[in-house]
Formats: sequence, structure tokens, C-alpha cells
Amino acid sequence: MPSNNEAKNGEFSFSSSTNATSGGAKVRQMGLPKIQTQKNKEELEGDNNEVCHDDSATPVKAQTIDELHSLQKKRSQPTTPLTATTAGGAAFSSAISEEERQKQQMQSISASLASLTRETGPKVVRGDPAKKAETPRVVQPAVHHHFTPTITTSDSALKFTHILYNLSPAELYEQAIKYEKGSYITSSGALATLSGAKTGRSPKDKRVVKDETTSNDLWWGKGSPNIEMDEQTFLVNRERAVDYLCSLEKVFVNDQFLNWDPEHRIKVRIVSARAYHSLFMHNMCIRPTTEELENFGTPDFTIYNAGQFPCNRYTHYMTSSTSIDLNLARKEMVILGTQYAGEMKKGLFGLMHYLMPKRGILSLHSGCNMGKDGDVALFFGLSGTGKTTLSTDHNRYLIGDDEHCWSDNGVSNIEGGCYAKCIDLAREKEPDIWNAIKFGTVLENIVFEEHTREVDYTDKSVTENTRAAYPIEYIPNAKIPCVGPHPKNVILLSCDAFGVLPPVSKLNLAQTMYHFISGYTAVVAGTEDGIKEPTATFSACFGAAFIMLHPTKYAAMLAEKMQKHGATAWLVNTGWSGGSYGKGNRIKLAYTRKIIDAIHSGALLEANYKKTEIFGLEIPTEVEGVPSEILNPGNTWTNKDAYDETLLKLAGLFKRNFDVFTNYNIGTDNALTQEIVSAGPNF
Ligand SMILES: Nc1ncnc2c1ncn2[C@@H]1O[C@H](COP(=O)(O)OP(=O)(O)O)[C@@H](O)[C@H]1O
Ligand SMILES: C=C(OP(=O)(O)O)C(=O)O
Ligand SMILES: [Ca+2]
Ligand SMILES: [Mn+2]
Repeated sequence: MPSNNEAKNGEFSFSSSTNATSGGAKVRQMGLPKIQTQKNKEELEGDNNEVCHDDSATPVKAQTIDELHSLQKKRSQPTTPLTATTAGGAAFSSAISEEERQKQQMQSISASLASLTRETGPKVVRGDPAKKAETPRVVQPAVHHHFTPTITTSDSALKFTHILYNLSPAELYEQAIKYEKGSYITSSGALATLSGAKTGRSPKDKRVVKDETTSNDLWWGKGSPNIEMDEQTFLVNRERAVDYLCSLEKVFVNDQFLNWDPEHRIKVRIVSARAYHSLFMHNMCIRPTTEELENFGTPDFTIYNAGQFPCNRYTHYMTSSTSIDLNLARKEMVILGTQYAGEMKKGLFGLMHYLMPKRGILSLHSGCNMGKDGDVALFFGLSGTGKTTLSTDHNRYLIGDDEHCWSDNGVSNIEGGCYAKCIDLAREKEPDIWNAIKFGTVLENIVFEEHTREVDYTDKSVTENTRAAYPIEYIPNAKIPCVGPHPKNVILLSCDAFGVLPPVSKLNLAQTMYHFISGYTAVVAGTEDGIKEPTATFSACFGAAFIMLHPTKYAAMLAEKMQKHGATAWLVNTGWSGGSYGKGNRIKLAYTRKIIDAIHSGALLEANYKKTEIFGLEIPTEVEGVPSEILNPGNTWTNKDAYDETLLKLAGLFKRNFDVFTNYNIGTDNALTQEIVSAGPNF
């Protein structure tokens, strides 16, 4: 059907449009229709499908291109009034101007970046150095030492360091894409990044400053994750990191919080060189509101992430070019020689494992969710055992996937985001995680199709440890604020690649402590050819890499809290069934979810139980939605002798591992210690 215009003037013709760039007069000569710039009233009302006009909108309010571009961005407004009528907040006794507040903020950052051997912090200036149009307002560095220098003694003091302070995800995307090789936008909108040579944590490169306080407080020696360094060496590495960061044109600074429990909130500052690191921490820590940021004041703890720069192996205590150094007295952490972002997240977790128990609060390497009726479950487990996957449950509120506190008030998440494994991620199996991988999410070390930017989650070319870091509110049923009442169920996850632990068993308190202290999991080391044998890992408190005190301290607190609040514990094997790795298969995620459902609903408390040999575990005879024959692992092996042999082998590994703990008392009660030791395998 012809348009009204065509019907009315009948002048439309393809052949006459040959000289499209000609002026109006010539066009008219050639018989083209007059361009109508104004429609009459009837046309406006009766007509919805005419040929398009390019001048239907009012013209832009700009005389030049620059002016037009200047209209694009609106300046962010501070939330607190600039005038003297209201106090700015707790940090300041009287009201200050916005300008003064920003100056104080930059001075605080300059002080954070101060060299300890030279007189002052660097000259800092807020904003992107690429934006030359904006005249920088340089903040004079804060003076730390008792003398005021009259001459500049180093070249580094002559240059500016631009501070990119708490940028938004969109700004960080732009920074990453412009300046960081390996940054791409994937088809779902997530930011693909590469973490460099290190694609996982480096626990052997962790160092903790041993001083008068920490030598008594912390767990040192065999089995401990805390490898000592002295104060002087820490300062050497700190200087190396600070000098590296200040040598750059710009650094990213994030001021954020840890712990959703307002009484025990910790203020952290993260100084880093990469937009990737800044966005990762933006997602993983708790994001302050504009008002909270204005009143942030001095951080309780600072991370210096100079991960692109190595440590110096001639430095005392250094055994590689990577060093992750914690100084509890200075409230600082230094990262050299690794860009793996998980190092920052788990470094802060270590800090919380020190600070919280001092306040009588138990820090937990666990996921946590809550049912509609307010029943809370904890999911303990080592990496890859299912904390993130199983705490992300469409029928429950997510409190957090990895790090929590259990205080007298209940549970609280330490973080503001989740860090999910992506290998073999499938939309059907894990829809909530799949959908969280969108704009704002950091996708580490994944592989994507060059043209479509579709991620291939099965591809392990870079690493098997591919990851997504997203803010917790990307999960639709996240519980915000991320706090909940005392846990009803405590689930210990173990991925048993030997295939001999039952899919689920109910634990008494002594068994709970035994398995909590053991912290067993067994996975297959890699995917390289030839590796068929699973290796057992025992990691005290299901997170030995992060604990700061002796494991029995945490275990005693867990026992006390579980008893006081009547929580029930369960051991859930998310690993193999029907044989070890290579022979059997991994237990279907759908079955594990059914088991977890039965724990949450209380149905499993009502089930009939049988006791297993050797480990003495209580296993249910039936779980709704799970084939009964798999509940007793012995049934699933075709070769019974092989099963018995493997079971004994694992029991032996448990026994050997527990030996080091038998000399410690758990709590004040030796009776409990004895009970715990005998709650292990008997053979
Ligand atoms: N039966 C199962 N239970 C839990 N996870 C499973 C199961 N089978 C396979 N998986 C996979 O194992 C991985 C568990 O990883 P994740 O939940 O990130 O562990 P964590 O958070 O404890 O490090 C996920 O990739 C998940 O899809
Ligand atoms: C971030 C980590 O934790 P998890 O694997 O437990 O999610 C890690 O171990 O590097
Ligand atoms: Ca028309
Ligand atoms: Mn996890």
C-alpha cells in the first residue's frame, strides 16, 4: 500500500534520486518532491507512517561540537549540603565545604601512598590524566615527618599521580578497554579480563609479619598458612610497591567496607594499578553509598596491589617473584608479582580471621542462605566443593557465597559480591549464576568467540579456574542487607574424588568438629593426560589458607555456637560415586540439590538412618528425588574389594592428618577433645 505522501503528490521516483548530494535548487529542478519541514495539523493526527524527517526534534543547545560534548555529562552532586548548616557526618566535627572535603580525601590518599623513606606522599590529583581539558587541582602532599623539606629531593616528588577514586563500573570498563590488553566486552555485557601469569592464588608466597604480638597470637609452624617475615622486610616490599604505584601516571583507589554487621564493619582502601582490580573489588567488597563515601575518613586497612611488578628475590624471605605480605600492626597488605584478583579478596578474609575472633565473632569460610521462614544454612567447603553453587538457590535468599561472620547477633556476609567458578557453566543447571554474568561482572580468564564475543565456558585454554565476580544483588533473591539469624543447618561440603564418602550423612557434634578440623576434600589435580589419581587435601576449618589462629580456636567457637543455637550438621559429598575419579561419575548436581532441599525442609531429620563402617557416618535410607541405591556408596561400586580398599586408604589419610591435632585441647574441655578424636574413622 502506498504511503499518504505518495498518494497525495505522486512525485516519488527512484530514478530521480541520482544526485543526492546536490543542493536544493537542483533537486527541485530534477523533479524531486519539495522537502516538507512542517506538517499540518491533520497530517500529524492522521498519519503514522510517513517517510522520515530529520528535523522533527528541536535543535541541540550548542554552538560547537565541544559545547555539544560538554552537555553529555552531568556533574555528580554531593549528597551532603555544602553550606555550614548541617555537619558533614561523624568524621568531621563541623561542616566543611565540598572543596575542603575533597582536599581532605586526596590528602588521605596521598598519605596512603607516602614513601616511608622520603619526606612526603606524592602530589596527587583527582581524575583521569587523559582528560587534559580539565585543569588539575593538585593537592599538596600531607607532611608526615617532623621536618618540612625546602628542596625536592627526588624526581618522583616532582610528578603527579592521578587518582581514579571509586570509579563506577562504566568508567572502569572504559579504562580497562582503553588501557589494559586482554579486556573485552562479552556478548552478555560482562568484562572479559586476563589475570596474567597467575590464574590462581599463591599460598606459598604468603608472608605475615611476626612481631611481639603476632608471635603469640597467630598459628605458626607446621601446617600453618602463616609464613613469617620481619617488619623490615615488609617495609622493603611496601616501598617497592608504593614506588611502583607512584611511578605510574594513575592509580585506582577504592574505599569500601567489609562485613554487613554495622557494629563490626571494617573500612578498607585498595590501591591498585589496574581497572580490572578496581572493578573486581568494587564488586566483591561492600559498596558505600555516596554519603558513606563522603564521610569515609581514614581506612582501617589498606591493600597496595602492585601485582604487575615482581618482588625482589634478593630480598630476605622471598622464594619466588611473588609475595603477598600481611602486616597486622601497620594494618596493611602488599601484593607483588601476581595479578590474580582473588588474592585481594582472600587476603582481606585472612584479616577478618584475625580481627573477628578477637571480638568473640567466628569467621567462616562458608556460603550462606536463608529460607522463606528464616532458616539459615551455612555451606563450608574448600575451593570447588560447591559453596557458591549450592548457596545460590532459586528458592532461598542468598546471604553470601564465601565469607561470613557468626556473632551473637546471627550471621553476616563479609563481602558485597560473589566469585563463581565458570568452568562448564550451563544456563539450565545454574541459571542464577548464568544471568549474573552481565554488564558490570568481571569474567576472568575465559575464552570467547572472536566475532560474536560469546563465551565458551567449556574452554580451559587459559585455565580451568575461570571466574566471574559480580555484585551480590545480581542474584535476584539476594538478601540485602546480607545478614540473617543464627544458622539451623551447618553443611560440610567435600568433593570426594575417591568416591567413598556417602552423598549425605548426619553428624553429631564430635563428628562435626572432627570433620571441620580435618577439612577434607579430594579433587583431581589437573586435566592433563595421565593424571587419574585423586589427591586428598586436608585444610583445617575448610580454609587453612586463610585462618590466622590455631584451628582449634575456630573449632571451639563453632562447637559452642552450634550447641547454643541448636544447629544440626551434615556432611555432603559433592564428588564421586560408583568408583573413584576415572571409574565413577561426579554426583549429579540435581541430586545434591535434592539432598540440600531435604536438609532445609527438615525432612532429612525425620529419615531413617544406618551407620556406615569405618567412618561411622549416619546415612539416610531415603531422600526424596534421589535414587536410594546411591545413598550408600558401597552399593554403587561394581568392584567391592576396590571399594573396601579405597575406603581404608582414605581412612588412613584422615588418621594421619589428624595426628597433629590430638595434642591440642578444643575449648577448655579435655572431654570434648577425646570425643572428637574418637569421632574419626575406626579401623
Ligand atoms: N554435585 C555437585 N554439587 C556441587 N557442585 C557440583 C556438583 N557437580 C558439579 N558441580 C560443579 O562444581 C563446581 C563447584 O564450584 P563452586 O560452587 O564455585 O565451589 P566453591 O564456591 O566451594 O569454590 C561448580 O562448577 C559446579 O557446577
Ligand atoms: C577465591 C577463592 O575461593 P573459592 O574457590 O572458595 O571460591 C580461591 O580459593 O581463590
Ligand atoms: Ca504517510
Ligand atoms: Mn566460591
